[in-house]
Amino acid sequence: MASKRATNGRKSSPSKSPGKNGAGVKRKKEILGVLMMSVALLLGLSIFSYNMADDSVLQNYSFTELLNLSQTPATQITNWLGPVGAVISNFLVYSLFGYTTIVLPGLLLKYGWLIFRQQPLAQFHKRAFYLFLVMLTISALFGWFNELTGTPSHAFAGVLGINFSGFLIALTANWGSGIILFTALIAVLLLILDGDIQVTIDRMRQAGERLRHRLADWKAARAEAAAARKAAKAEAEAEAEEEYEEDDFETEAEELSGSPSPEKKHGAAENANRNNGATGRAGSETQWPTFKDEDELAREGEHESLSGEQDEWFDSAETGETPEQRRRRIAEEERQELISRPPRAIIEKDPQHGKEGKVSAAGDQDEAEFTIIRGAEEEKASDHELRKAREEASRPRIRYRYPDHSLLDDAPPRNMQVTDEEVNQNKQIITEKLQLHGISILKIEAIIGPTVTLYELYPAPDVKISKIESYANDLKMAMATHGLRIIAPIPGKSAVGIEVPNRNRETVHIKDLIYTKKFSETKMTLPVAFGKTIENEVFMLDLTKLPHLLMAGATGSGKSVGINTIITCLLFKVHPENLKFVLIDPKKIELALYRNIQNHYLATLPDADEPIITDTSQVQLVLNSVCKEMDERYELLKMAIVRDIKAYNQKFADGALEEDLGHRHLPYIVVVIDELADLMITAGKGIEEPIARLAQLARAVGIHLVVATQRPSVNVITGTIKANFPSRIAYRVASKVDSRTILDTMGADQLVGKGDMLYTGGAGMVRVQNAFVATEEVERINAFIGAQQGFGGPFFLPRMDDDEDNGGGLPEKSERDELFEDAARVVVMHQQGSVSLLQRRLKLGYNRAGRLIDQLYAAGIVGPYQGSTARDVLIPDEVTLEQHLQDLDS
Ligand SMILES: Nc1ncnc2c1ncn2[C@@H]1O[C@H](COP(=O)(O)OP(=O)(O)OP(=O)(O)O)[C@@H](O)[C@H]1O
Repeated sequence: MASKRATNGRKSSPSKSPGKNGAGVKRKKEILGVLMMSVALLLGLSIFSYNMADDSVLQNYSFTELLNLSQTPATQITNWLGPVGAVISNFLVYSLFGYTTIVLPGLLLKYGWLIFRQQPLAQFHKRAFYLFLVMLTISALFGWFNELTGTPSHAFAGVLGINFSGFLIALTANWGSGIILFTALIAVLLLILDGDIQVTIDRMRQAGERLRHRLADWKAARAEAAAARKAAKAEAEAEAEEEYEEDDFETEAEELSGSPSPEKKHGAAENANRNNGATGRAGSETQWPTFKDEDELAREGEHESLSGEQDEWFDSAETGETPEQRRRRIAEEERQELISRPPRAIIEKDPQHGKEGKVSAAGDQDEAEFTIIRGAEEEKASDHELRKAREEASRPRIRYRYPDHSLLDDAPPRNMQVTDEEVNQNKQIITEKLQLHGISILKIEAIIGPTVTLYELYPAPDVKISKIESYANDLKMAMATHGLRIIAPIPGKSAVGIEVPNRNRETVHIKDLIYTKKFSETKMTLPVAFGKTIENEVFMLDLTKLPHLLMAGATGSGKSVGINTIITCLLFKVHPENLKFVLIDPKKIELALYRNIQNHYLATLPDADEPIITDTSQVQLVLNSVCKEMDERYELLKMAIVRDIKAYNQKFADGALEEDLGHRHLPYIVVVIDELADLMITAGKGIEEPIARLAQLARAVGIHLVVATQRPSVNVITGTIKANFPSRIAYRVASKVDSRTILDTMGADQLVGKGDMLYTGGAGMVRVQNAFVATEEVERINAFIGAQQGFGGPFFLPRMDDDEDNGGGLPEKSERDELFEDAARVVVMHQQGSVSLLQRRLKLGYNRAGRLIDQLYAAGIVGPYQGSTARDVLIPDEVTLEQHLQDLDS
């Protein structure tokens, strides 16, 4: 049987590099790397210890003389590397660019390191070039200074630096050349910092912004502290004044009543006590009596009323009005305030201050307390922040630029789509209807989302929630709107939720999700920002955690846009080295746009005509091939003794796994099926089985499924499929039955379409407005990626041999692998039909061992494929095997 396994697209495939040869090249590279680093170190040392005095010694003596010269101070070479070092540094420092020539050994060191670590060199070329320019401009600047001051110093500028600056000065005079050199230096340094001058400008702007904010914060804090000090001082003064006034008033009151105030009397008594000394008893006789007679009480009343008027009198003295006038003025002000206050104070949530920005306004005494909540906008992020948080490929084989914000359309400014009037009206209808049935509601909270507004009703303690639910239809009629959904009770709350579609819906644009801090800073492996929740929060999930997704919705409900949202999010966040899509599109047009990125992100069968699978007859083959990829990955994980793809890739990146044994970097694979119904009808079990197998097992090896259908009926979403897809999205469906098929409950039939969706991850449900990504945006992103270098072809899934499906025959003896019989003996001896066993025992690569197992299967020596467990061995012992092999040949 000829080799049919695919190797294209898997650059690390071992089949092309027989063990020793591969190891030889690797060793040679390591030796070359070490050599380069040592030379760099020597050059660096000679430059570092360069001494101009050595130059004159070199000029006076020939090199052989130097070696035999007696070492007097006048003839002594001070370079750390002796005469050789002096000659080298004389050339590098004096004749070239002065001390800045140190850049050259630096570059040599870096290249040596890259070669030693077997990493691609191309990535470093640009930076090396910039560093070279830095060296040139700095040495020319030294030359320029030297020319200006007339004291040439070759140690700093070198002959070339001085000549270059001299040439520039001759062309543009002193100032012109100075400006040119300084500008060139700044530009090159900026380029080195970020490799992209725009990024540097962004970064500087952000730094400026941060500085400005800090300054403003500091100023505000200072002003606040000053105000607090002032207020404290004013308070202290006011207190002192009050005490003084009280004293004055008490004197006045005393004069009026003809007797001292209690405190004064008490003070007097104390004084008397102190004065009387030992004659305490006499003192005690003068103490204030405990009980007061009626006259005294009357006088105290007078005192209080005087004291109340006293404040007014002081205020009125300031404003120049009588106490009566002042009282009237205050009453009028309060009345005006009441009249002009809006019935419901509504403030939009302030993004600076957390998620809850609600303001409640109390209604009339007998009305329920009413609060309107508008979700705050998520904090925005820039391209730069998105770039910073991306996990780059550990050993990228291609140069790649991620798509940026210019490829996405700006969302129009967010104006208030839902007015307070609309919310108040709806609330009025709901409360009136419930009041008619004698249901009293204590509190209502209206949370305004992009598509619907959720009214959370908190009924009085004696009202049963089921009672409200029973009036659901009444409410629907009263609201006269389609898409009203009642949640009774809201999980975790003693409230009933009523979702009412907004008159004007808000489109959630994908740019508003991707360029948020939440998305850009996420540490999720395959993050997907689906859309926004009712609270205006970005609804984001990690595809690796789902781990597979089932999407259903009637035609036109937004499934294809939903799939584009998923793919777009991943394209903005994950490097093509780490992610591949298998796109299955029986509708033939929905996913065609992604053809452009086939060399970057698509995975397909090696001999497929099209990178996107549209032919239903091919789908089964592709899914089986993905299953085979899954099994191969399990073998690799087993060999590497790791549990999941993340640990495996890490181990591979650390160089702990031999490529010669078939180990390779494993990208995540996302299989997208846009329309399952057609496939299930044409292929039934043939499709259901691989889907179910992948859904059950593929998570750990980084394969995830996204399956969509517009026909959520039980013969499409079968029990087997449903059981293996706990994460499901329902867009608007035609009937309650369809809703139950996808969500196990009603609700999806009440959605309003155009991306309005319900997500369930097994427990609970979230209503989300799916983000909108226009076809033009998808086109732009694909064109941008497609124009880049790429991998030279799609990632190839393992080829499915025809005979693998139909149990085809064993190739002729001459066509069999020469190790066929050895392999047979190994598996029979160990009674274990596994690829990794052959790899270990026969020192083979993965592909060859895999082919051998296929041939052993065709020869009836091992049993069929059993997923992650080894194949059964059908021959019990070696004697029987020898007989079997003879029979095969005859
Ligand atoms: N998230 C969304 N925001 C705004 N409009 C949307 C959204 N999703 C879909 N739409 C609108 O609905 C239309 C139909 O969407 P889409 O093509 O995704 O539906 P579908 O469910 O894939 O339909 P079909 O199954 O027939 O292909 C889109 O052209 C768009 O105008």
